Amino acid sequence: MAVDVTAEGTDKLFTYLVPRSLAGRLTPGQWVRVPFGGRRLVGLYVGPAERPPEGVALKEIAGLLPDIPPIPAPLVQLARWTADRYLSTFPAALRLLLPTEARRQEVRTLTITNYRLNVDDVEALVSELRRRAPRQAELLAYMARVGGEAERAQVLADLGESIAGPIRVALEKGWLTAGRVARRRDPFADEHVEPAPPPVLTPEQEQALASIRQELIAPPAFRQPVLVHGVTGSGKTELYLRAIALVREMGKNAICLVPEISLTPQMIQRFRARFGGDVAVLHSALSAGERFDEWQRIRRGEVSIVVGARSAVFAPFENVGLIIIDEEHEQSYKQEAPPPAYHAREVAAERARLEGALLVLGSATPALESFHLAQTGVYRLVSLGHRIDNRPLPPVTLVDMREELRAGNRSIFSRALVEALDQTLSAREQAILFLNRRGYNTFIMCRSCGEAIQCVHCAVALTYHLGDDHLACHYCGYTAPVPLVCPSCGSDKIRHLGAGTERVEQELQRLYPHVRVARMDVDTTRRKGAHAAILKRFADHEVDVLVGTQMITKGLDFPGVTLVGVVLADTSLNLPDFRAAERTFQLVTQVAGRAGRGDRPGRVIVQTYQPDHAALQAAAEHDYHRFFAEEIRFRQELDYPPFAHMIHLVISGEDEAAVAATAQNVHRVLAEGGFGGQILGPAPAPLAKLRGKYRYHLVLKGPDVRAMAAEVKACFAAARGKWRASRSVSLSVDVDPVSIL
Ligand SMILES: Nc1ncnc2c1ncn2[C@@H]1O[C@H](COP(=O)(O)OP(=O)(O)OP(=O)(O)O)[C@@H](O)[C@H]1O
Ligand SMILES: [Zn+2]
Ligand SMILES: [Zn+2]
Repeated sequence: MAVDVTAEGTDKLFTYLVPRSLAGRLTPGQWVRVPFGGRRLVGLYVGPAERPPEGVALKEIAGLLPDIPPIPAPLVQLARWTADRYLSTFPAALRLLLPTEARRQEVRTLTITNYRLNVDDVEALVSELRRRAPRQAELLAYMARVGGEAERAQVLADLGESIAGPIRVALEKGWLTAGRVARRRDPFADEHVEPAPPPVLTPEQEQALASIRQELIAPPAFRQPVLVHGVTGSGKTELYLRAIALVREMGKNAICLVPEISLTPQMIQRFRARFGGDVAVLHSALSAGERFDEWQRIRRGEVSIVVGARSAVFAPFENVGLIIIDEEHEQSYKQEAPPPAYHAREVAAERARLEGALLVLGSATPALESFHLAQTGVYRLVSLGHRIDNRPLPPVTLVDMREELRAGNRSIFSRALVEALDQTLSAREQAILFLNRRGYNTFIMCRSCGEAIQCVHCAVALTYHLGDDHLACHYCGYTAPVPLVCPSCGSDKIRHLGAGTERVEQELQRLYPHVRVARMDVDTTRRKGAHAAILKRFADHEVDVLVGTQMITKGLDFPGVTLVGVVLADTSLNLPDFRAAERTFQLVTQVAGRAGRGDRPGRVIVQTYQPDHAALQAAAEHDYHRFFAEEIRFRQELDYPPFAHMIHLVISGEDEAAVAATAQNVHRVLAEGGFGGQILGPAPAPLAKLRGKYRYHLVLKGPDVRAMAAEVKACFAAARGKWRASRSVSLSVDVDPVSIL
């Protein structure tokens, strides 16, 4: 059975006969050439067919592609598991094994095409072409700008796929020449990293490492995954580096997953300083070509360590000995789209099982699911209870913003926070201000009718952005000018309410005109490299206060920071989602952990309208155990994860009646089809309209997720597509969702 993974549209596997010449020579993961509709295509052999199709004349596999190294067979198995577990098709899961670039380059052309500019006077030619052939002019100007040489993939990525035509013309005219790339694109080419000798471990780190070593050398059947619960600044990263050194000595490879956003130059440098060129890095800020090269280095065995974001769990290693997941509680380990909507933690556990590797999870605020597994003896729990050098965790003050209002303070900063800022700034120390909302105002409301101004495509309030003076939807990107009168009732009594990071930055600058403020959120980091540049300025103390969204909460290790302020902790607390308390606890604990990591002690001020909330109180005490004890009771009472698994079904479409009818049909398909778990809904989803589409949802609950997934699949297969009230309605399936909005 073979599949052409280049065809994005096909979600089918195709069956071929194995010719006698190949009998016994095919292993899953091998590349083959197959006849397909009069053409020859490259396909991936995934294994023998379960049921050969009947009544079709099968064609034979034409041959092997011995020059392309195969995909390791366990990864093909992992893809199959992922498809079953997350209710996607097998081909969709197979695509996770190959970076886009590999599919394009390797499968179609097997080479990397490179273009070189071959024009003496580019400026003259560009201005001559500008009128007549603007895209041609754009292409040549681009080539000149990037230094006369670029890869095809990069040109297409930067100028759009439609530039392929102008490229062809330029090649014909001789303005461009094509060639192959010989050297690898090294994302670190202009960075020199000094090798750094490892520090002497603290006794706690020693003990933790000893536990990891025990598990590494245990026979696979007795090997227990390790959960490292280490407070912020306790040296978890150092522990990972040591564990990686151990597996390397054993001659095996290691994968270390970190959240995309904490894959900072600072983090990468720590790995490079320890392991030099033996590290490959996979993350989305790399160009397509760079990512392809890193992927190739991994597959050819030129490195033994990969540091990467979520998708690096599918890194094409053979012989994996260790998979580490840093900040394992992070939501970004869950893929949202396209399907399969997998969770890297679960996939890593399965990969570790398949390959006999050790799984190590680390966090200061473990996911409830993970800590529960440690408590029930599935995971081995390792604790780092102290910061390096016994630095104290910063004291946290909860400030009641209702009191501030009563005392006549209408500012977004409490008196306590202003006082702390005064002290920090006059001592020339640094501060971080966190608010999980970007923009200037979070919504605009009419005082006459009470309506908030909403996006025309989504059931979501629009946010005011001062920078470009407009309203924006944070879900679909719709923008609109600020209306002078209420669109509902025509009143001109329009009020701006709620603060976002832009407003925090402005108020801060008004209060302290000479203080250097930088803001880090989606709006200021769109440009490649912007994120790293802001962090560098902060590290070099060219910035006194860093204002930001959750981008600034994790992994940052800046010894100069002595004050952390949470401008409003309530934003995540009020979401209609059962994980709201957990998320708030994690955010506040993590951001608080950025204070006092150097010689000088830190402190944290958390502003809130709900100072009595249990999650905030536990965060203020840095007390994970207290938070866990309370939250796990709530989860058990309501039968939420980790006591049950969920499958979230969202039905969406532009015609609300069709959406509602389909949701009813889906309910019937499951109820009458013998689905064994609980079925909640259908009901309009909390985000009832998104990008012009109405959304209804159902939540399925049950103890055994594999059984639930199999039942759902069987129910839908039996219904043969008859549940859809209209072809324009679509269904998305999310197994073990991280959010049910
Ligand atoms: N044994 C050690 N001796 C001296 N310094 C150490 C040691 N271990 C780690 N450090 C340093 O202590 C600081 C904090 O360590 P690290 O960043 O690994 O902590 P962490 O637990 O990963 O933190 P967080 O979860 O808050 O990101 C770093 O600057 C690191 O270089
Ligand atoms: Zn109104
Ligand atoms: Zn919108």
